[in-house]
Amino acid sequence: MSNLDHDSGYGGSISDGYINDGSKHWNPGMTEDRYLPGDIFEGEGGENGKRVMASHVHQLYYNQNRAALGRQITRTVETLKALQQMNATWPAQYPTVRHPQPPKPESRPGMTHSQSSAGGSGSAPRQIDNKPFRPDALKRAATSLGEASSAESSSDAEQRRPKQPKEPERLITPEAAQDFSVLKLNMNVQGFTQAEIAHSMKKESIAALLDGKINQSIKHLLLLRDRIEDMSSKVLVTGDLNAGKSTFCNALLRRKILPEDQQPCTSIFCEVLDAKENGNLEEAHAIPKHVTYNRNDERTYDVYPLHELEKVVTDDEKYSQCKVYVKDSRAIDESLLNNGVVDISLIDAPGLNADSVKTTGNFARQEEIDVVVFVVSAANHFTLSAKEFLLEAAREKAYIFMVVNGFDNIRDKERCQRMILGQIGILSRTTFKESSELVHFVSSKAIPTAPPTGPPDGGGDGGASGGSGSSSGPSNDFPQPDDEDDELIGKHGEPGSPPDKGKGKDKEKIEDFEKLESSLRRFVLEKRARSKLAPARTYLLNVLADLNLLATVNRDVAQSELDRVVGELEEIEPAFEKSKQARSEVSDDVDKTIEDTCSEIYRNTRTIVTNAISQVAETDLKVPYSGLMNAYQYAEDIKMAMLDDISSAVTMCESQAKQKTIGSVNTIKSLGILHLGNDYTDLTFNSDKMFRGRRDALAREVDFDIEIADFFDISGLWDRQEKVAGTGLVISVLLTSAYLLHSIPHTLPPRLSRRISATLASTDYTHRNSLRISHEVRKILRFPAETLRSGLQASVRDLGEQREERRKVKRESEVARKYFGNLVRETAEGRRKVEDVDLEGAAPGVAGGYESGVMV
Ligand SMILES: Nc1nc2c(ncn2[C@@H]2O[C@H](COP(=O)(O)OP(=O)(O)OP(=O)(O)O)[C@@H](O)[C@H]2O)c(=O)[nH]1
Repeated sequence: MSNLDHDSGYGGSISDGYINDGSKHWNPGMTEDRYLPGDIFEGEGGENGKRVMASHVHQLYYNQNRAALGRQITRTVETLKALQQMNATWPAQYPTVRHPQPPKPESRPGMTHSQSSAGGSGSAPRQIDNKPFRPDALKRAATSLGEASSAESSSDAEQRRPKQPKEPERLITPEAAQDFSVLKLNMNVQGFTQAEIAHSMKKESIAALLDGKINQSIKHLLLLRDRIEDMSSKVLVTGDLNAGKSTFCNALLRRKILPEDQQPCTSIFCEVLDAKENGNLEEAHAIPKHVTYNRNDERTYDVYPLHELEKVVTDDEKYSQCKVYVKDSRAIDESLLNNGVVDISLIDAPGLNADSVKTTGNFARQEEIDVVVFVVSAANHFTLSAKEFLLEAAREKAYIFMVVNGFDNIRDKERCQRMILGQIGILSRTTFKESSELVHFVSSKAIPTAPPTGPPDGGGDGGASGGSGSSSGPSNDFPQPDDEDDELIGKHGEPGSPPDKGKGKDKEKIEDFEKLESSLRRFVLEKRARSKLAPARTYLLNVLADLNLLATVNRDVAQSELDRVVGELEEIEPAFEKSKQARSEVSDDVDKTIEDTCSEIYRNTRTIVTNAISQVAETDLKVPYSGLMNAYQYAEDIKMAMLDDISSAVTMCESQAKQKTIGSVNTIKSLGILHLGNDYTDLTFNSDKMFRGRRDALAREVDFDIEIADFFDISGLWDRQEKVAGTGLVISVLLTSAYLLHSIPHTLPPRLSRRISATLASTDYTHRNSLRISHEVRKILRFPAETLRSGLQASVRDLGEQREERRKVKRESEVARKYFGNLVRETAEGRRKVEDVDLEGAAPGVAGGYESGVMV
C-alpha cells in the first residue's frame, strides 16, 4: 500500500507527472488499462483517494487475472485439440475405470483387473514350442469390484502384476465416471448406468463421443474467452412499479432520458448504452417482438429520437425491448457509462408485479447481467413481488445492490433505514452484511438532470441548486406510502410543495447519491470480475480436472498396453524365428521324404517287374498241355498266363507303393502336427483310390500272334539233328516230329517269354510302369506336402503379422504413455495456475472492504 501511495500501479509513478495537474482526463495510450480517475491524487490520505486507489488496484488485479485465465483458456484449447488428434490415432479410454489412487485403507475395495485389449490380431496364432499359443481373446473392460476386501497400496498393486503378459490392468469403478463434470459423456439408456453402457460400447464409439465432448468444450472455452475479453458490463435496474427506477437511471446519467411518470410506464426492457457504440449517434432503437437485434441491420429495429422514447417504452404490444444510445460527456471518474474502465450499460426493467416478476427474474439470471440493482421505494418498502424476485435472484447473484429511493419523502429516516435493513436481512443475508456498501438511501429525483435533447449539464457541481434538475424539479409526485407508520415529508396537506427546500439538504442528497455512484462503480467492477472471470475459472478448473483424470487413466492404460505387448512380443519374437526355421527345415524334410519314397518305389517296382519278366518262363503257370491238337490254344494260354503273372507283379508293386505312400503321408502328417499343432489341416487320404485310373492293359500291349516257330526249339532241333544223324530219314523225321511235339511244353514258354520280354523291352514296359507308379505316389504325396508347406507359410505370416501388430501397438502405446504422462503434468500445472487466480480476495483494500464499509 505504501508503494501504491506513490505509484499508480500502471508502471508510471505519480511523479512521472502524467496527471499531476489534477485534470480529469485519462490517457488511453498510457497503459493497457484504461481506468485512471483524475481524483486519484486528491487527498492521498483521504478516504476517497484510498477508495479510488483501491479500485485502481482492483482493476490491476482484474487485468492480471483476466490475462492469466485468457492464457490458460488458450492453452487448454490447444491441449484439447491435441487430445482430439491423439484420440483419432489412439482412441482414448473413457475412464469408467479408476486408476490406482493413493491408498485409502479404510474404504477402498480390493482392485480387480480387467482390460480392453487393443490387440485384434487378424488370424489365429500358431503353436509355439509345441504348446498352443493363444493370446487372450479381446475383451472390453468390465466392472468388477472388490474381490479382495483388504486394503492395497498402489505399489502393492504394481507388484501384484503378473510377470506373464496377461490382460492389461484396468481398475474399474463406475464412480470414476461420476468424477467427470465437463467431459462427462451423455450415454443415457434406460436401466443402465453410464459405466455399464461405456463397457458395452466399442472403444472407437467412446472415442467418438469423447471427440464430440471435446468439440463442445473447445466451443465453450472460446465463448468464455470472448466473455472475459468483453469489456462491457450490464447492470439491470429493477424494482417495484413506480419505485423510481427510471428516475434513478436518469440520475445516474444526469439526463432525463427515460420517461418518468407517476403511473407505471416502463413496460419493456430499456438498455441505455454509450452512444460511442452507435457511431456517437444519440437515438433509440426499438426492437419489435420476436426479432433478434442487430445494430448494423436496420430491419431489426425502429429508430426513434430520444425525446420520443416514451412512445416506445409504453408500447409493449409491438416492442420487446429497446436500446437507447446516449452521450455521456461527464468526466470518466464520474460517469458510469463512460467510466474509462468498462463499457457499462444500464437496463431499466419494467416494474415488478405478479406478471412481470418471472420475466425479470429470467432476465436477471442471464449470463451477461453482471449486476442487479434493486430499486425499492423508501415509503412502500418491499412488495410481495419484490420479495419473490429477491429471494429468487439471491440464489443466482449473492449480492444485490439496493437503492432505497425517495428517501427525501421520509421524515423519520433512521426508523425507515432500520426497517428496510431489517427486511433486507431476511431477503438477502449477504447483501445485508455488506449493507454500508450495498444499500443506499437516496433521492434520485433530487439529482439534477439535463433534458434528453439538450446538452448534459456537466455534472453535479452546483447544478443541484434548489434540488431541481434542469427539466424537472423535485415534486411531490412520488407515490404516497401505504404504510401509515411511515412519515412523509410533504405528505397530506402540502400538495405540490417540494419535499425539501434547504440547499444544504440538497447538497447532502447529492453527496449521498455520489457515494452511491462510487459504491455502484466499485460493485460493478468487482462483480464484473466475478461474473466474467469466475465462470471461466470454474470451467477451466473442471475441464482441467477432467483432462487430468482422463490423462491419468489413459497413461495407465497405455502403460498396461505396453506391458502386455512387450510380454507378448517376448513370446512372439522367438516363435516367429522358430517358425521361419521350421518352414525351411520341414520343407526340406518333406521333399526328402517324397524323393526317397518315390525312388524306392521306382527301384522296387523295376526290380520286381524285371524279375517277373525274366523269370516268367520258369514259373509254373499251371497251364495244362492237352496234346498237339490243342497246342495252339496251349500257346495262347501260356502267353496269357505269362502276361497275368507279369501284371500281378505290377499289381503287387502298386500295393507295395500304396503301403509306402500311406507311411509317407503319415510321416508328413506327423511333421505337420509337430510344427502346426491343431492348425495343421489334415487331409483324408484314401489309398484305395490309388492306381485306379489307369488299368494296365498289358494284353493289348503284348499283342503278337503265336507262330509255328514258337512251338519249336530250332537250336534243340539242330542238336537233335546231329544226334539222329545216320538214322534213316523217315525215322529221323518221325523222331524229330515226335520230339518236337513232345518238347512243346518245354520249348514254348521260354520262347514266348523271350518274345514277351522282347516286346516289353521294346516298349520300355518296366521303366514305364515303375515311373507310372512312382509318379502317382509323388502326386499323392504332393497334397499333404503342399498343405503342410502352406500351413507353415501361414504360420510364419501370421506370427509375422502378430509381431508387426504388437510392434505397432507398442510404438503407439509408447507415444500414448508419453503423451498422457505429459498431459497429466500439464493439466495439473494448469489447474494450479488457475487455482492461483484468486477472484475472491483479489485486490488488497478491496476484498472484504465491504465488511467495514471503508476501503483501507
Ligand atoms: N419524491 C420523490 N419522487 C420520486 C423519486 N424518484 C422518483 N420519484 C417519482 O416517482 C414516480 C415514478 O418514477 P419512475 O422513475 O417513473 O418510476 P419507475 O419505477 O421507473 O416506474 P415504472 O418503470 O413505470 O414501474 C415519478 O413521478 C417520479 O418523479 C424520489 O427520489 N423522490
